[in-house]
Amino acid sequence: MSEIVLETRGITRDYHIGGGFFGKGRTINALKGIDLKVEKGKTLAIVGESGCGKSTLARIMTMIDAPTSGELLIDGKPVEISNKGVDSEMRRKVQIVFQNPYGSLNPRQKIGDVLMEPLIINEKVPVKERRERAMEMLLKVGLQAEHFNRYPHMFSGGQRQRIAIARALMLRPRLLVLDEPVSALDLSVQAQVLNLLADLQEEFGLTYVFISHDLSVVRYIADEVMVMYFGEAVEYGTRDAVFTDPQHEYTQSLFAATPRADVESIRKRLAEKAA
Ligand SMILES: Nc1ncnc2c1ncn2[C@@H]1O[C@H](COP(=O)(O)OP(=O)(O)OP(=O)(O)O)[C@@H](O)[C@H]1O
Repeated sequence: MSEIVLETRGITRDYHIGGGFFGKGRTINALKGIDLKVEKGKTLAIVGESGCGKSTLARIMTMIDAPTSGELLIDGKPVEISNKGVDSEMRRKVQIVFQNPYGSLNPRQKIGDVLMEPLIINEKVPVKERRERAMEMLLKVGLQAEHFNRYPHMFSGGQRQRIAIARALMLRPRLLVLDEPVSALDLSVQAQVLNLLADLQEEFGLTYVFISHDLSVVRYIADEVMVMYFGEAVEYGTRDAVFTDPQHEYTQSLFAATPRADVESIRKRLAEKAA
């Protein structure tokens, strides 16, 4: 029987902008009813251009932000946000890796400490075990024992992304949200990090939500694909179905490697239709 790790039911997120005390302002419907399910050990790729709502959805999945309406379920359990925030057990099940790990690594913190930190904050793990688990994870992501006492600036972009992945895995999550994790890397390094992600998924039975604008990466890594467009899922299905027989005009233009100008004109026409 399939095990659903992540599910969203009719998630919406509105942002109210502008408008002072008496002003009316404006509402942006950043997400308009997103339904999705991801099975254990599978990868859902979310594709779409800037502003379509990918990051908003990532923030909701990682419980950094709350939806305006709809429900998020992790391992079949609805996520509840109380006055104290989200239950810590629930929160640790989902971890995120960003495009630019350098921004989230403290330049004065040695890599060993970066990896041990989640264990100090979230678990009362004895020092010896903390070190062992951090060292083990360092090796798992393809780095070496001598890297334990080095600082972030001493690593390449690809190595830093390995460190960010290792840190995300320290609390043994069920789900990783990978937000453009290889977009800032050189092509050859991209392939190495994607292979690492595939190996870790296999070894730990991890479930991935992989946000990307790069279709060749998506074709390589995804089991299922969702294409987002102005806050809506306009396409959602298996990778092969979406790539070989896209249904929505926007996806068709995106996948057909249509010249950018044509994609723009289709985009404009659809926006006019929606208005
Ligand atoms: N905090 C906010 N306040 C107001 N509007 C917001 C806020 N965050 C996002 N938006 C708007 O919501 C929409 C979706 O934004 P979001 O950042 O989720 O898109 P995205 O697809 O992730 O884009 P990018 O790839 O550029 O990050 C956009 O119109 C954006 O301007």
